[in-house]
Amino acid sequence: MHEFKNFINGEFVTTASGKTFENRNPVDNSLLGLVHEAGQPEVDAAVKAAKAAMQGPWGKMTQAERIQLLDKVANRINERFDEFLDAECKDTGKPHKIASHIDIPRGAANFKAFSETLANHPTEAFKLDTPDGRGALNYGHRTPKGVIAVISPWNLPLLLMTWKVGPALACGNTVVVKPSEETPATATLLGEVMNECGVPKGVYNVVHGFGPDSAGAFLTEHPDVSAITFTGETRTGEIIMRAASVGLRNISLECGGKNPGIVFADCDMDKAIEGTMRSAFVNCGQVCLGTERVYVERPIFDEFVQRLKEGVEKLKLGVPEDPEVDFGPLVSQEHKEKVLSYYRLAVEEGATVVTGGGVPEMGEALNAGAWVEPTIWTGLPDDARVVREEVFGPCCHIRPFDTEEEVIELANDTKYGLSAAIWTENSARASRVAEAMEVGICWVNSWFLRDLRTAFGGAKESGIGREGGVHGLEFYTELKNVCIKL
Ligand SMILES: NC(=O)C1=CN([C@@H]2O[C@H](COP(=O)(O)OP(=O)(O)OC[C@H]3O[C@@H](n4cnc5c(N)ncnc54)[C@H](O)[C@@H]3O)[C@@H](O)[C@H]2O)C=CC1
Ligand SMILES: O=C(O)/C=C/C=C(\O)C(=O)O
Repeated sequence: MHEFKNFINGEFVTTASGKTFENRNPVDNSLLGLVHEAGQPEVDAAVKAAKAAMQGPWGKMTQAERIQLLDKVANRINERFDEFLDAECKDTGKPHKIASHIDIPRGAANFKAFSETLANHPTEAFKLDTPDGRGALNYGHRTPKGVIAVISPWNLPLLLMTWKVGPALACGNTVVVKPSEETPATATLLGEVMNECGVPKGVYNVVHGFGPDSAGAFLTEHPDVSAITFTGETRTGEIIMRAASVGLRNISLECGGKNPGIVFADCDMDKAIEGTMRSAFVNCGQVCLGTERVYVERPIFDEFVQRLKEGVEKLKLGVPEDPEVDFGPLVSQEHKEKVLSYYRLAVEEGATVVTGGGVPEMGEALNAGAWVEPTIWTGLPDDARVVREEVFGPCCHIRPFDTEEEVIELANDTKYGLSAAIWTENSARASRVAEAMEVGICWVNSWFLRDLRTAFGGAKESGIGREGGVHGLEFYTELKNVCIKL
């Protein structure tokens, strides 16, 4: 039986309580292994190790030395690519075809991208005039914040965890990671890579467990944690924000979304269909940036619905290892129940089910897995819960619109504000509508096209703060102004 241990101060460790929980493969619900659940003693040990590492060789390294070491980590992930791929796909059920193009390459790239920003970022400086005529020189000096708690979700486990760990370490901090209880594997494997690359003990730590009354809460409430970065559900973000208020610790929260896709009649239809197929259904719809509300200009509405339906019905469902498969199961039985409850609710709320809406027949070997059908609805009122709440599954509702003003109002009529995708060949309209979107990220004629130097985060209830490029630098460092009287 495989065991997923905590990684504390460079060692893989079990726990004082001996408590474990099961990790299951969502493809067929088979048991993958047992995860050692960190209690307060293990979280204390991890934070203590992380704090001590700031005073050791890590704290004395130059920025260039740290960047070199993180480059080695990125290269080692690539050398062990197949192991990371296998671990990620077993934990999540996602197809190799997806994870080999998105999750694992980005997991490695996250250790390189920020280093370049850091190496090329100038220091702010101001010369101040003084009455004696000699002046004073002000300059900004950045120091690491200290121990950063990284709380990450299950949908893109390695990608989203390293998106935070990469910049945190590049800036000279140390980290304690609490990966999702659903997906412990790649964070654990990364511990091996850190040791292989010679990253000093205590710089990267992993504690496994749940949220409330478990590793997540123990970590975010720990007084020696200097800042907390989190990706996950908005309600969890609120709890973490409360924990962070004690001791005035900084937070970065990237939370849920109910993202609109807006398709104008002057779009390139092939691009709009291909993009919406990805934005609604890739990763089984479990992407916070995904499109769950699609607004299509009335003259092309019927054609769009028909073509998206045809695209969905061509998706190949199956096991991760099959290179032809583009669609896997949801992450867990629990999440399957949540998504299916929305499928039932959509019908109760009056939806027309264009395609899907149920559980696919996968055959005896796989039927116990967390499979659901990719689903399209039309005909729901704007106040339907399915149109307003984040489902986080492979589904979208499509609604016609008549004017630009109307669709801007519809798209913004949500408590969330993470992303939007606009499909039009009219560039003036594209920028006008993009600027009117109340979101953190707006794509035009694309989706999930990521430049890691750009700001990433959400507006409204989709989050607080921005990471990526220089924005990450703001979060992961303390900026001191030095004023020298000349
Ligand atoms: N990227 C995103 O925006 C994601 C959104 N979700 C949404 O959230 C829903 C629930 O999924 P969950 O995995 O349960 O999300 P969640 O927000 O509960 O979990 C995310 C992470 O936070 C941790 N956590 C939970 N409660 C905590 C607490 N009180 N203190 C500290 N850490 C805590 C979890 O253990 C996990 O590591 C999904 O159905 C989906 O709608 C889920 C995953 C990712
Ligand atoms: O590209 C990224 O950094 C992040 C992408 C996706 C999410 O944040 C998410 O699904 O949670």
